[in-house]
Amino acid sequence: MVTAKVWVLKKHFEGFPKTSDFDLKKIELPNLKDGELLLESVFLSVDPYMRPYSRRDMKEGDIMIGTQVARVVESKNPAFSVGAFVVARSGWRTHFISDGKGLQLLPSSWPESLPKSLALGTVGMPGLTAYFGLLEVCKMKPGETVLVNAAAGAVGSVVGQLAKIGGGKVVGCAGSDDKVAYLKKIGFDEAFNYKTVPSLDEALRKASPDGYDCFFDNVGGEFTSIAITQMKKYGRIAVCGAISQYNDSVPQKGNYVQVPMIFKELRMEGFIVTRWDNRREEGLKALLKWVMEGKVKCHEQVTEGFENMPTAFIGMLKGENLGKAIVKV
Ligand SMILES: NC(=O)C1=CN([C@@H]2O[C@H](COP(=O)(O)OP(=O)(O)OC[C@H]3O[C@@H](n4cnc5c(N)ncnc54)[C@H](OP(=O)(O)O)[C@@H]3O)[C@@H](O)[C@H]2O)C=CC1
Ligand SMILES: CCCCCCCCC/C=C/C=O
Repeated sequence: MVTAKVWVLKKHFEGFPKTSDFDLKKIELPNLKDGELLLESVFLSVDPYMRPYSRRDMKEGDIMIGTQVARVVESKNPAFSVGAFVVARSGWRTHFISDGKGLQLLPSSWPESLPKSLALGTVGMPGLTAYFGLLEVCKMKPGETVLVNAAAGAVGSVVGQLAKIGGGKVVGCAGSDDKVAYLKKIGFDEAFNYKTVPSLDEALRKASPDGYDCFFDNVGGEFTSIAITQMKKYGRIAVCGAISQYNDSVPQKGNYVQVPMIFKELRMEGFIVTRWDNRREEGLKALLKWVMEGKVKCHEQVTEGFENMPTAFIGMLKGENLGKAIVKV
């Protein structure tokens, strides 16, 4: 008999999540039936979407939603052998039983030298978000200037590096000087700390006096209201995330987007990465290749210990992560 530890949403978040909103519980797992397998989580992901999706998809008492890299420890399913690694969407659990549906085996070409946790970051959902957002929503072309915010995070850091591979100029904004130094190290042309610049409007203008062809928006809110005025004619805005708004109890009011959109003839499109699930293999293959060639660099903020899941999640929402926020069990 295996005992799994799980994190439960005790109370729906109000404003910024608190550790007291979560409960750690133990669950006895039954013996395996034919066709089932037992898995243990090795790395778990904490992501911004968990904040808005918890309100939309969960009720109090549910196990927190989320994705992990897990190892098969026992199998009565011929498609999964013991010792294999998969990406699963099984929530915040140390162990779980699956019938195999929805499990994604790590690509067979996954190099031994590459940390498997990258399957939750650069070579996983966040990397795919950057890839399809830039390729299909921004439709970036060589020579264009791309603006990305939350640039030192899981999605943003890949957006900037892919834009460089695609022959663009990249401007990144992030919330600390260390993050800005990292962006310059990984090839961003311009980067600044949006928390310390005297004027965001001026900093954006200085970084690209001619304006921006593409804006990969991870933040929303006031940042967007300011950045939209500096788009070039026919610019494209990929509305990827709105993390500056996820913890608001009262919706923010800001400048309205219609006037700059009309006069600059902009295209602004929201998207969710799962739109391209049918092209997942293509995206992962490209990302894995660029990582192995050293063209895309990865950084992870690893928190040790399953008991620290809520702290890691809250820390990521506060901006404590450089690169992908991961929990190692
Ligand atoms: N549409 C889709 O399919 C997907 C969308 N997303 C979205 O992409 C965005 C980035 O996700 P991800 O890369 O995983 O997360 P990150 O690794 O970038 O972590 C979140 C970062 O957001 C920044 N941040 C937090 N609060 C604020 C704020 N009030 N204003 C500005 N920045 C803030 C912090 O960086 P800093 O120190 O720079 O402030 C923090 O480190 C999120 O909005 C997320 O919801 C992610 C995956 C898929
Ligand atoms: C329970 C795991 C669901 C994983 C779905 C991933 C889609 C993320 C879309 C993100 C949107 C905004 O952050």
